[in-house]
Amino acid sequence: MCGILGLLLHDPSVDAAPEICEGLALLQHRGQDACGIITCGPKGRFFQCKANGMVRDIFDGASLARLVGGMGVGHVRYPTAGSFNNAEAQPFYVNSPYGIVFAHNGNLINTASLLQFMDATAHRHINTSSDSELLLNIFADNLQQTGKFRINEDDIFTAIGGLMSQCKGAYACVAMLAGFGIIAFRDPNGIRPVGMASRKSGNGKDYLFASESVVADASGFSEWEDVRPGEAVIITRNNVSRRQVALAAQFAPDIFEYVYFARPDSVLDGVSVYRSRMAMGDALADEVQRVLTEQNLSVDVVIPVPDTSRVAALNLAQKLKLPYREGFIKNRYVGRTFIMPGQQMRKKNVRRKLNAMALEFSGKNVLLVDDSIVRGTTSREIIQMAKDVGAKKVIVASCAPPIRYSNVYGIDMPSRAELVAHDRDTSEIASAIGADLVIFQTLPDLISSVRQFNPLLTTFDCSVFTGEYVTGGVDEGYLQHLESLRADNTRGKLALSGSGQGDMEGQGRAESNGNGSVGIGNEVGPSRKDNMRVNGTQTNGADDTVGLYNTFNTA
Ligand SMILES: O=P(O)(O)OC[C@H]1O[C@H](OP(=O)(O)OP(=O)(O)O)[C@H](O)[C@@H]1O
Ligand SMILES: NC(=O)CC[C@H](N)C(=O)O
Ligand SMILES: [Mg+2]
Repeated sequence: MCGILGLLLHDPSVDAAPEICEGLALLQHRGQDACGIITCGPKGRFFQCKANGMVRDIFDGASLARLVGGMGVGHVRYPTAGSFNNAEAQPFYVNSPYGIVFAHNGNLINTASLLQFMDATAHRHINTSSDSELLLNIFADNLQQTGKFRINEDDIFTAIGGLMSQCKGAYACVAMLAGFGIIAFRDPNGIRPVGMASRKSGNGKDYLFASESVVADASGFSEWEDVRPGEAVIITRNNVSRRQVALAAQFAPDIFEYVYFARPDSVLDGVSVYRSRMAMGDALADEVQRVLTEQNLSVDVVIPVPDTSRVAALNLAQKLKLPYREGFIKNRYVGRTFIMPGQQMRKKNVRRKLNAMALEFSGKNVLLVDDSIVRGTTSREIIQMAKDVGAKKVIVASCAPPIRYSNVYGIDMPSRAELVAHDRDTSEIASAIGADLVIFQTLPDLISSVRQFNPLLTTFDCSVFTGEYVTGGVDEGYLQHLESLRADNTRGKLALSGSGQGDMEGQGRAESNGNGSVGIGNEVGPSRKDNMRVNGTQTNGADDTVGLYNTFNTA
């Protein structure tokens, strides 16, 4: 679940990078592994800074000062394809045609056939295991098909329409064409979010694309509007054009954005995330009441699992007229644990992040409220912590139903075996996490918690709860293949440096031979390397595609 951002300033002499950096910091909750910015300056030159790390680690005054130009694209990454290799940090760049920069949130599900197409038909070299680099090249290939020296908006819409008919899966994207403008588009099912906003500037306007509206609020942009499913928006210094470029499909935004991913102060597809979480708490209260009565149990106190569940837990406590206590204190310097790579790291960080106050637990029947129970990493640890400080009974309530199926659209839950609810009923889940009782929200209640704020949203992607995939094309064979590639202990997923082997779809491409010759399987093709002037921090050989401060000469 990455964060994407595009900014075009009316005054091209003002640099966009500092504001893009501020915006990326506001999207940090969507990806903590890597981040990057590419700007476009005079003569259509691109300037880039990207690497593994959080926004605050990668950008400072000096690095931002090198990012020249009044428009740019930014990205925060949470890997869901390929590896954690530096070389897969985004945005991506490709020089032909026209010079394109690209940032993607989501996941493609037909990468195997797209790679085949790249090799056999388009003759384009994909240098990493990232599906986003592949998507960029599909875009580039479609632009190439225009065969034009200079393109216009019509050509770009046609190219994105072509991409949408070729690519399956989830993709919200922001792109930039050298010296031309910024572009956003969203897959035909609108699974991942992206919206746009504007701000008056001199005698014109500045324009923003972002994954979430919180970026617009914080930067003084207004008139937030979601990019519609299957729509593309092109913004140049003179014009804003929007067009539906895909055939109509079922609009199905991912409901997990409301449960966990998005910031509560964002509004996605017309629904306040905050209000939807309040409604989740209200609905869950009824279910909790029902189960407690059925089991003849009582609760002394409601305790949220910081951070995300707080909003829902407070509503639940109010509705049940129970005391609400912040029994777990969160270390503000530890990030989100669910989106950290690797089970060991996640587990260690739950303990680092949360501390139980004996005062609030000792001798009580506590109801812990979390937004979701996925691998059960958080629940296992905090239940133990609650018991260690003297809780009598620990009951856990989850705002989301049991998560039993893989996510294939940009959340890193590819392996069913890692999910604590997979193949377990509610009482088995309770014993797996050490709880006295677990209570789940029902799916209809979750859906109505979101939908009541925008009845036009008739469907959501609920595949992690139901195993039904709105794009089609996800069968048992595909899921098993994905599991073999991306389970927690696989080679590709764990590659932290080096060549980023561990193919995206395990076929269609040779591994890196490291000899620097042109052709299949090179980590850095000479053409790309020759076009790059590296100013500042140099990277090692394997990661040459991602120097911290690279300047691409496109003129
Ligand atoms: O069952 P699990 O695999 O542990 O995943 C679910 C937990 O992870 C998330 O918290 P996280 O710490 O990532 O973020 P938060 O601080 O926003 O709640 C989520 O809010 C749950 O607490
Ligand atoms: N979470 C995401 O949106 C990830 C985007 C892309 N699939 C990657 O792994 O980089
Ligand atoms: Mg949490």
